[in-house]
Amino acid sequence: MTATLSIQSLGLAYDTPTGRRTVVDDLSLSLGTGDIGCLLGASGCGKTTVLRAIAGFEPVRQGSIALDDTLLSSASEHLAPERRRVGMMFQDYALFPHLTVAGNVGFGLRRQASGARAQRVTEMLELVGLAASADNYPHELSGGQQQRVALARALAPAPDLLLLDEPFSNLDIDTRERLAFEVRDILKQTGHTALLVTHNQAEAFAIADRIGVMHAGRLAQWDTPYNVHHHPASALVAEFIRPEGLMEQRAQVFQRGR
Ligand SMILES: Nc1ncnc2c1ncn2[C@@H]1O[C@H](COP(=O)(O)OP(=O)(O)OP(=O)(O)O)[C@@H](O)[C@H]1O
Repeated sequence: MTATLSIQSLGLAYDTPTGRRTVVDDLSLSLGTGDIGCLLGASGCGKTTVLRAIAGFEPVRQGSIALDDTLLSSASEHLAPERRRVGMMFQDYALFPHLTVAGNVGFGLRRQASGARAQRVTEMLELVGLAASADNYPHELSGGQQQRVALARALAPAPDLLLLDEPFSNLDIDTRERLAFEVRDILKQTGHTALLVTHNQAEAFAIADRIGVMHAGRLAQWDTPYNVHHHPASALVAEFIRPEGLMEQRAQVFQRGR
């Protein structure tokens, strides 16, 4: 149902016309069962590439990725994406416009008997507070509601790990902060292990049990939000987690109520 993620000395690279380009180097982290981790870093530092490798869409050049005792990827092994029990949620919702909300949530459950599927869809829509919108189409919902449908869809097959790539970045500032807290509550309720990618510090601190600060393909620190904030591992992390910027963002978040 949910698992521990272990990444050891991960190396990822793209083959380009001018040769192989390493974009993630010697990255190690462990995320406990039911914990929410967040990779934070500037654009281009390799966050999305890490998520894609965990999902099985990028080959691993060095090191390994495992969920509990199951090896997902290494330089010599590659479990097919559909066999990984990893759910994904992206910034652009990616809902099917021609399917109702219920149809979207049930999409990944097509192999289940219709009764069980309908029950799971109802459960998931209740979880995200959208039971009343089951028969609506995506375009009839707000951006925040659409993202909650996307979350329900990602959680419906009960993945061992949920990956979220900038899930709030298309939303206005009020909605994104509220939704960050809501998503945290939902994930804590279901006990899912989740890894989120963002470049927004307030979001990272609102949602995560563990924060990883990435810089140029490397993990500069992987620690609790408290330690990243109070005990940055290097000048680079301290500079990135600027207290003024962060406090300002957090003040806004807390004003809106946690
Ligand atoms: N298919 C690709 N081929 C070659 N290089 C790529 C490819 N995809 C990404 N890159 C490069 O790899 C590096 C890491 O990209 P990645 O998308 O992982 O960064 P990111 O931290 O998620 O950035 P952003 O926050 O902008 O999404 C970037 O320099 C990017 O240009």
